[in-house]
Amino acid sequence: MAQYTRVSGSVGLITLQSPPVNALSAAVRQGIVDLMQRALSEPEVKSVVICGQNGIFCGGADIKEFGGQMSGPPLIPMIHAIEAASKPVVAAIEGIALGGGLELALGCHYRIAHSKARVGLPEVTLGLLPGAGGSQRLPRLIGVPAALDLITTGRHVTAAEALKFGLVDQITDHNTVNVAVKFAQRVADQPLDARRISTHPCLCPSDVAVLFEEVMQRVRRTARGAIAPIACVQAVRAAATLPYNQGMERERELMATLFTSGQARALQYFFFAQRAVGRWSMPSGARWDTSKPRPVHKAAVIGLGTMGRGITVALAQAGFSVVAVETQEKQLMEAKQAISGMLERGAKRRGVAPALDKINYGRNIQSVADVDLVIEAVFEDMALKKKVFQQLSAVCKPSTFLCSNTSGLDIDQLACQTRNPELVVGMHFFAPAHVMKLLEVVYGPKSSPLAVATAMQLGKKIGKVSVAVGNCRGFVGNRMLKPYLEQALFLLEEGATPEFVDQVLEEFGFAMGVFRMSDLSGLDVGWKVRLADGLAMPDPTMGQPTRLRQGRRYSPLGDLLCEQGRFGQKTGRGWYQYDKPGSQVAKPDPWLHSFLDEYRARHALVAHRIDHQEVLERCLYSMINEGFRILEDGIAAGPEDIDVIYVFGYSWPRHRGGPMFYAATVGLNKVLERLEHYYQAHPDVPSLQPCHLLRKLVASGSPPIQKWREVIKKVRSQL
Ligand SMILES: CC/C=C\CC(=O)SCCNC(=O)CCNC(=O)[C@H](O)C(C)(C)COP(=O)(O)OP(=O)(O)OC[C@H]1O[C@@H](n2cnc3c(N)ncnc32)[C@H](O)[C@@H]1OP(=O)(O)O
Repeated sequence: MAQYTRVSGSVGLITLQSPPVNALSAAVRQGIVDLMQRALSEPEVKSVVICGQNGIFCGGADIKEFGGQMSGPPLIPMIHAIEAASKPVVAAIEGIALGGGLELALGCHYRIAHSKARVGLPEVTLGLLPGAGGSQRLPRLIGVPAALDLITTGRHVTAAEALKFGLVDQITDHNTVNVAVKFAQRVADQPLDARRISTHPCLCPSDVAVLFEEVMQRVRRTARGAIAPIACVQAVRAAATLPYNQGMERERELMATLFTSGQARALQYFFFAQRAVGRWSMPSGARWDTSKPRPVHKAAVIGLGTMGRGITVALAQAGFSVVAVETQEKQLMEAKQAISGMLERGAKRRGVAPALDKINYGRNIQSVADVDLVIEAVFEDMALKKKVFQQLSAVCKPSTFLCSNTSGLDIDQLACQTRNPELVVGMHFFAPAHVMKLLEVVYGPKSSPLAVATAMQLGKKIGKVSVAVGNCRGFVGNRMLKPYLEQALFLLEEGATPEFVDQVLEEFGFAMGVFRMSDLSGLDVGWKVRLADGLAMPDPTMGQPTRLRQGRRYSPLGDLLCEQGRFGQKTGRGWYQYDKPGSQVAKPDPWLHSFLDEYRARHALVAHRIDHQEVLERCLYSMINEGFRILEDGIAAGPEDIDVIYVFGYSWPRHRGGPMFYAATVGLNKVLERLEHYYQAHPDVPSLQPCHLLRKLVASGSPPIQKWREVIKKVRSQL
């Protein structure tokens, strides 16, 4: 909807009204079309201002409409009509002007923005391009290089930056609508021809062909298979090389391909999934909207290894006072230096002062006595963590929330060490903790909704996407990673190479294949866990076959590499070889190939040709199957939670929506059929056995992912 008022006698004010972000729904578009006609037909009206209600100009096209039949007046002719209007039209931009919202503003003759407003063309993040003339008008207004940057990244820019680009004509700290109305009165009689951006020549640098070549190469390299960024470059190239009308035609063609693509569907699903995880619920019935968080003013981090340092930086950068504790003097000195460096580099990048004074360092756990929340980040060792929790419980105020950054240990066992187990939750950060967006907030059987709500809110305040998950070994992310890693090792035993497995996964869109990723994180990390679990190094006198442990198939390949001191990048050798320890350039290692040959010979394994499809299906479907088990067990509330965890924590390609959305795209019956096939071939691998929920969903006719929760509820109630 849109509202019309006449202000100051001669200005027609059109206010977009569609909460929460004044998206351009069919009703809003109809309103703009009708009200523009009215303003143009009223002789007293000399100029027009377009604004949005509640301090928000416009969040762009209504994304919810994309899935269905589009109705109402289309955007392109609506914006053309504004640009062609005989009276000056001024956009009064408060809050945001994004996507179609900015394209609408680009159709206006003038743009006035509040100093706190942000503008951008984020369509690429939804698998689209600015298809309402944005790809043609923006380069004409701000030049090709800046337009390419904004359109291919989708980044939002501040009003100050927009002014520098020439994207807006004026910024103000005052009431934007009032300023725009006065401005509209001033320009009422000015000629409009030069203000119609579509008539401008495109602003191209002299080496524009080279620029496009370079940008296209960079975009192809970083897109990881996403098609929208490439189409964005093609659309801007059309603006630079074709007359406006032909450029618009090219924009339309490119948009038509993107609009119906699976990638756009995946990215739009993901947009809503990110928002859905904020509406968390627990099996007890506690929910985001009925559980109030308690404010946290002062926090503490215990243990300043890699994770503890990153968490400290994340907290300090967000303005929290932090007590950072490390009991070893040498470690503490190193950590202090590293944290200061991280804060200084971050502050320089963001053009602010480093938050060094937010942190108080200490060696004594007593120094956390008065904090509101503690995040323990000591080694991943249950005995050590239990001790720390006992100490914290004795030292801290009774109301202090005690959180663990464990990546998979039992939160309940930690809670049991404390006086107030209801205040204990997991806060599982991902390395590097000050950069990675994901936070798993883990509730145990005793965790209170208050503790979950507080941890979720803290996560949001430090810029994380927080997902509430239940307590089980590995929680959601690492639990699903286990079968994925396991399949990758089995594929090596059966004849594949690390290079081939990684190539297939990287072609799928992962930033790194499983073996390159293991080399980066360090093979010793998982080895230590397997040793603690009694999986690595079986006692040969027990007569346990090497490739069978605890009743199931086991590959000791990773353990054997660790026994040789091959821990990955840090030792210069792992699944690949590196020029020197710490180097990041992975090269195939002939030693490893011979090692695999010898290993196969020792275990009488005959290498067979493994194709692309088998690698992908076994790695991904075993992981997806575990995802269904997690839903069945109630560890994740819905498929969106799993997908958000995988995209933000495990570099799952966003344009594929996440593992559960991918399963829906492939077809659940196909996933089931392939798992059955592989399980038949490998009956000693339980992770390949299709789980009950997957079977149930297929039996229910494979409903769309948005309906899975109904089936999940039934399955859970039957258990
Ligand atoms: C021919 C095609 C022409 C044009 C194409 C387009 O315009 S595509 C759309 C381009 N616009 C965007 O990508 C903006 C998307 N929105 C955002 O980035 C953020 O929502 C925004 C506007 C910065 C606000 O962020 P904030 O953190 O304040 O709120 P939140 O993200 O939780 O959003 C609040 C609710 O608004 C819903 N919403 C936001 N934008 C849209 C939209 N464009 N269409 C429909 N709905 C939108 C969002 O889903 C939230 O609702 P909820 O019920 O909580 O899911």
